[in-house]
Amino acid sequence: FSVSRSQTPHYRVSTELDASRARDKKASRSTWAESRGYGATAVADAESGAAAGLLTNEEGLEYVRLQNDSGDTSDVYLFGGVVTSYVKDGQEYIAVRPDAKMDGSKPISGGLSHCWPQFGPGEIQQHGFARNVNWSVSSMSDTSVELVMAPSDYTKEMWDKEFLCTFSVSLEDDKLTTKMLVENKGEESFDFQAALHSYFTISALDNLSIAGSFKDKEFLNKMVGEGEMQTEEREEITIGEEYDRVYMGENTVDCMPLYRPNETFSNILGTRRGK
Ligand SMILES: O=P(O)(O)OC[C@H]1O[C@@H](O)[C@H](O)[C@@H](O)[C@@H]1O
Repeated sequence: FSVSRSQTPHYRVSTELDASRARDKKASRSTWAESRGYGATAVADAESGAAAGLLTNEEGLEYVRLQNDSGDTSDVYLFGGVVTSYVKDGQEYIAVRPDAKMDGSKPISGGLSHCWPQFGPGEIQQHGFARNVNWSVSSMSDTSVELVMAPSDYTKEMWDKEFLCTFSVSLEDDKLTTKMLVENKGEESFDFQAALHSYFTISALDNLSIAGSFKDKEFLNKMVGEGEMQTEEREEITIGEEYDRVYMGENTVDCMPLYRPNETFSNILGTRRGK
């Protein structure tokens, strides 16, 4: 790991924390930074008010907050390597389910979470394992972070391949860019699927339509029985009832019900089965 002076990570302790908790957190952050070669000075004093850098949520999970000169921000959790927030001009674009566990006890449900090395259903668990493990920070600045995930005993038990995944998130002036690089570090070729299971905020379902080459495409409708293959007749998808579908073909889209922050779960998800 390396970090240049201009890439110095900072952190901010929330004002609700009392002084002793703040001291404990700073000590733990220093240990984390030093163990990764950032050096003790990499951890900004809590008083500095620095917004970007490595932070810890109230439940102990680490995340990197990016911030640009306009004040736009994005949060990227190391657990699962998941982007949980992108705020531009004060507007949040990414949603996290209200019932998501943010303490590492289960994968974060929401954000731009990884489905890797498979979407599923398939040979290994649904959505793969990338969202179940801690990614490592390989480099970071105020506006970008690069995370890596390498095989472990846990991943090898499910999928015994030599790989290195690099996920980069970059907060630009007008957009947030993510890139996933998968390297084969072994001798044998392997197949994989990669997707970001993306949850976006919307103003209302009535305002939403999903454009793409959907007409005549086959899709798995998970709301019918155990799942039924059907054919789409529309050019554009609108959602007037609960949807849980996987479209096949070039324009593969997994349509999840979406909700607004602050609206109750049941308002939008209705009678979502099993949830
Ligand atoms: O694991 P998460 O983020 O809660 O997502 C679960 C959803 O993932 C989708 O891919 C499935 O089609 C849904 O059936 C399922 O509910």
